[in-house]
This record gives sequence, structure tokens and C-alpha cells, in this order.
Amino acid sequence: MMEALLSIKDLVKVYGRDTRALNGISLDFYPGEFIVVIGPSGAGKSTLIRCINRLVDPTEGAVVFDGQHMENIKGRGLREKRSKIGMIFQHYNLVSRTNVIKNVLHGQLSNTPLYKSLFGLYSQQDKQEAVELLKKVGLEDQIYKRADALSGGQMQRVGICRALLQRPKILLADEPIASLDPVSANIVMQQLHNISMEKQLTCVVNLHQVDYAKKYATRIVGIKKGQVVFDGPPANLTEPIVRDIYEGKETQMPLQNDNSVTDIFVNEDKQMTGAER
Ligand SMILES: Nc1ncnc2c1ncn2[C@@H]1O[C@H](COP(=O)(O)OP(=O)(O)OP(=O)(O)O)[C@@H](O)[C@H]1O
Repeated sequence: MMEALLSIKDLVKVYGRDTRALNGISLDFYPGEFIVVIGPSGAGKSTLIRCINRLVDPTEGAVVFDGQHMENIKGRGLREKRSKIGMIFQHYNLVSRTNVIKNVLHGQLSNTPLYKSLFGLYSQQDKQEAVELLKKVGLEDQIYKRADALSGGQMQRVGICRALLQRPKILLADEPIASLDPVSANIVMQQLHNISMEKQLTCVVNLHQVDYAKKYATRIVGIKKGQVVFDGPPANLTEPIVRDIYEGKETQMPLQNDNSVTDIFVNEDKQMTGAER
């Protein structure tokens, strides 16, 4: 049996006196898995991601990433581990007045000595790799554009390149397509999926939209009231299960027959499924 890259055991997070955002979560994530975490608003999805990279300190339980307990490490040890965790954000978190390639190179900051980063002295290898990544996501013509001149979808693709230049072992994405239109959202999800598969990364993506989860995930985790209520391949996520997870709350997207979403990448989808099987 392959060893888990990330192992979460009995994780509990209580905010303040009695907000139990996570109520005993145990999950093992393996290299090459594209995991989409779904669940209604307030279920604990963001808290789970934040406990992994320690933006939030868990109340109880263990998070073991790449052989290291994350709950207690501090300082340099934590920084080193974090440099192996690529983050992708809903609002992209780019430096808006800086150009695309520099934004991508920022991904290497944690691995670059301070004086070098201050003077923008990135290695030739980093620059080449940044350009390669930008080509991969179709942004080779935008390299010297300022980040704030890009569309939302383009900004998120820069965000993906920045996370990848860090050479992470895992990618964590908190609602990466929540601010995008369906066409841009599909491009972003498709590229995130393809690159993760190609590099055999583990990717954990929080999404509100069940149909995107079904379309791109290799594994779906459903969270409700801080607990895992579903864990399995997309094919096993039936409508009654979805209804139970959301319990009358909006899933934000229709479950089936949304052609605006599914038509766009039908061909790529077929190729992808073929390659995966
Ligand atoms: N910093 C905080 N302080 C206090 N309570 C918090 C904090 N962050 C989250 N919570 C609470 O913890 C619970 C889980 O929130 P979390 O943001 O993890 O859920 P979520 O599933 O990501 O929701 P959404 O999809 O709306 O972002 C909610 O009840 C929320 O109000």
C-alpha cells in the first residue's frame, strides 16, 4: 500500500467557546489524487485547508504531511514544510501592479535568499520554468502584462503557475473558481486537474459546485457540520447523497444537464477519462 502524503487524524477545531468547525475528521490523501471537498457553507471546508497549512491551529488531532506532524511545528520547520504546500486562493492574491512573470516568480520566494528576492535576482532556471508553466496554461503572450490587466480566469492561471513554481508536493485550493464565469472556471479546473495529474501532485480543492466536483475530481469528500459524510469516487456521489450533504441548502449549481458547463470540454473529458482508466 502506498504511503499517504497527508494523513489527517481525528481533527477537531473549535473557534472561540463552542463553534465546532471540525468535529473529528480523519482522511488520508495519496500522491496523484485530485480531491474535491464539497459541503454547504459553514461545513468546515476552509478550516480544514487552513489546519493543513497551519493558518489555523487545530484544537485536537493530528495532521501529518510528508512524514512530519504539522500541529506543533513552528518557525523554520513550519516554513520549510509550507514551502512544499502550494496555495491557490479565491481572490488570486496576485501583486496587482507587478507583471505576470514576477508574480509567478514570487512562488519561489520561500526558497530564495532575501537579498536575491529583494533585487529580483531569480535564477535562470526559475525564470525558464516560470515561462514554461505560463505556456502550459496558455499565457505566454501575457508574460509582461501587469497582473491587474488580466481577466479573472487568467489571474487564477497565474496563481496556479505561482503555486507550481514553488515545486510543491501538494496543492491546496480554497474556492478557486468561486469568482469566475463558467467558461473561465472550466479552463481553470481543467488545467489544475491536468497539471496535477501530469506532475502526480496531490490536489485538494474546496468547491461549492457539485457538478464541477463530479467532473474533475478523482475523489470527492463531502463535509457536513465538521464531519466527513461522504468519501469516494465521483460515480458514487448519487443525488440522494448530495441532497443529504446539502440538506435543502442550495448547491449553487444544477447537478445534471448543465450544458453550458459540460459541453465545453467534452472531447478533452473523453481523452482524460481514457487516460485515467
Ligand atoms: N476565524 C473564525 N472565528 C470564528 N469562527 C469561525 C472562524 N472561521 C470560521 N468560523 C466558523 O467555523 C465554521 C466553519 O467555517 P468554514 O469557513 O471552515 O466553513 P466553509 O465550509 O469553508 O464555509 P464557506 O463555504 O462558507 O466558506 C462556521 O460556523 C464559521 O462561522
